[in-house]
Amino acid sequence: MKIFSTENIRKIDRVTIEEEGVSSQELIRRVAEAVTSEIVAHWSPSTPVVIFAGSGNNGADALVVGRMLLEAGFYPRILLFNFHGDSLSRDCRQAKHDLLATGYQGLVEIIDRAELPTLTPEHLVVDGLFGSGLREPLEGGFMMLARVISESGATVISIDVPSGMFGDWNARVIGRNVVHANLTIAVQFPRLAFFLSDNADLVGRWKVIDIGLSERAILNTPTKYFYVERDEVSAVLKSRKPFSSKADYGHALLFSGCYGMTGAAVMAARGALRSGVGKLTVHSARAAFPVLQGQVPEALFSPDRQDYVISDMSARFNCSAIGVGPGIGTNDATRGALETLIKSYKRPLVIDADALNAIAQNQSLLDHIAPGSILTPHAGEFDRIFGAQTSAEGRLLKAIEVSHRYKILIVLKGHYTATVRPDGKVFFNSSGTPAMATAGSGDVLTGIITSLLAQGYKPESASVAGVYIHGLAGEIAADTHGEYGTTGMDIADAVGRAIKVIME
Ligand SMILES: NC(=O)C1=CN([C@@H]2O[C@H](COP(=O)(O)OP(=O)(O)OC[C@H]3O[C@@H](n4cnc5c(N)ncnc54)[C@H](OP(=O)(O)O)[C@@H]3O)[C@@H](O)[C@H]2O)[C@H](O)CC1
Ligand SMILES: [K+]
Repeated sequence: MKIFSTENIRKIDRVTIEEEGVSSQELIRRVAEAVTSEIVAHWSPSTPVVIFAGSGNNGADALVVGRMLLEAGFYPRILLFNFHGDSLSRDCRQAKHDLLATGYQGLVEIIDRAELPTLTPEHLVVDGLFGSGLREPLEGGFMMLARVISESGATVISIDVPSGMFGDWNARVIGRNVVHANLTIAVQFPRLAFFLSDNADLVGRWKVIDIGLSERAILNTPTKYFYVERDEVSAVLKSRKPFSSKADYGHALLFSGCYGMTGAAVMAARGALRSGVGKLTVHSARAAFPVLQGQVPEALFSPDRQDYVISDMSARFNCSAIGVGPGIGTNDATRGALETLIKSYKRPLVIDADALNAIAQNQSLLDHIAPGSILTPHAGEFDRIFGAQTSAEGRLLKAIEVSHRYKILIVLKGHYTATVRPDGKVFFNSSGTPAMATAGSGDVLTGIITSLLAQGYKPESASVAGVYIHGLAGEIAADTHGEYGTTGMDIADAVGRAIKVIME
């Protein structure tokens, strides 16, 4: 699914109204209907509801919600901000007119001074103050109102975006001055801001409502941001050919594990095998031999000269992709071997965990990484390489910059893992569960991406599809083992089932 900028949403909105003959009032009605259904489905008419309506079309949405709630037997209190008595947009004016035409007596129109109702945790607030028309961060009375709403303990449903938050970038916004929603109901598209952890407390849970904006305009409007769902991944994954052998599905090589961290190699190997690679070799410290051969008998074992660490990454066989990092440790000999690998290997590598930490200690290696390589850092690993970031927004912008500069893909792991490509495109992942916040989970991802790369998938699709598969495997594992009980190995073992579900 495309994630559009606020500016492009306005354009798509305009095309829909001008070319498809749908009126803006009809679009507002569709928004209001979806918001009202949500309320009617979860709250009873006796709930004390307070609706805050601004002077633009976000306010128009809110006023129509008010009218529809009245029809459903609720009796909401509605506050409309209409400074000087003449600031309403055309559609907001119409919505006010239609509301008053029902005989409703509860409208409080705020023309100069605001008398705000007392809000309690029992209240349900509908926040229709500001949507995509927000010009500046909130100040003065609106800033105070946002704080009052957020601090009241009331349940808040925000229409389109939480008021005071921009849909795109929010570096200038202070979270405390934004309405904190429990649920944000976005019009037609999710917003970039929803995917950045900085805004998690503002957006709350979110849903998208389809109001039928022009499909042609959606298709023809370019964007750099995407939300990856199952359909997009199933379109990428190829079915296996009937007359094929393991030779058709690549040979992956993992440099992984050392004494004390052999499990990382096991999980990466399991992830690779469960995602369809034809052949897998794991090069690891000699001491890893019994564990790897016992736990992953399908993989070939390539022993290092050293017993406890990897000291040599020159073994290449005829491998079609290499993944490096899980459980390799930070030993000097291993770091030296990694430097040689990075400087000599001309095809895309998958680089994770301690391999990322080694790059953090020798940043000149970034100039040598083969174009198309995939780095899979979590926020801490990313910051160690590219500098400390104070916000998720800053980190994403930095990732976009360095991905372009070094021609590498960055899989920034988090709640919505973001895959950033050198062309500036960013893919936010939709699958996953907090159950995956467990040791070994990242090793499995490295295995999956390396496996897909070895099978001939381009780095762009291996990374995005790999992240989705990994998240879905986590969900499947958590179905059985629960949020607390899911282990890295459970995730690895669910990878095959995840791919099956995607391809069905
Ligand atoms: N996406 C769609 O296709 C549809 C969206 N809908 C809804 O419409 C809003 C956007 O409506 P719009 O009228 O463009 O803008 P807003 O309602 O968000 O706000 C505009 C008013 O707010 C004033 N404003 C802006 N910033 C500030 C500020 N920092 N402090 C005080 N006041 C501010 C602004 O004042 P101006 O001086 O700039 O005029 C306006 O009065 C969208 O979010 C959806 O909810 C439709 O319902 C259907 C189609
Ligand atoms: K809003």
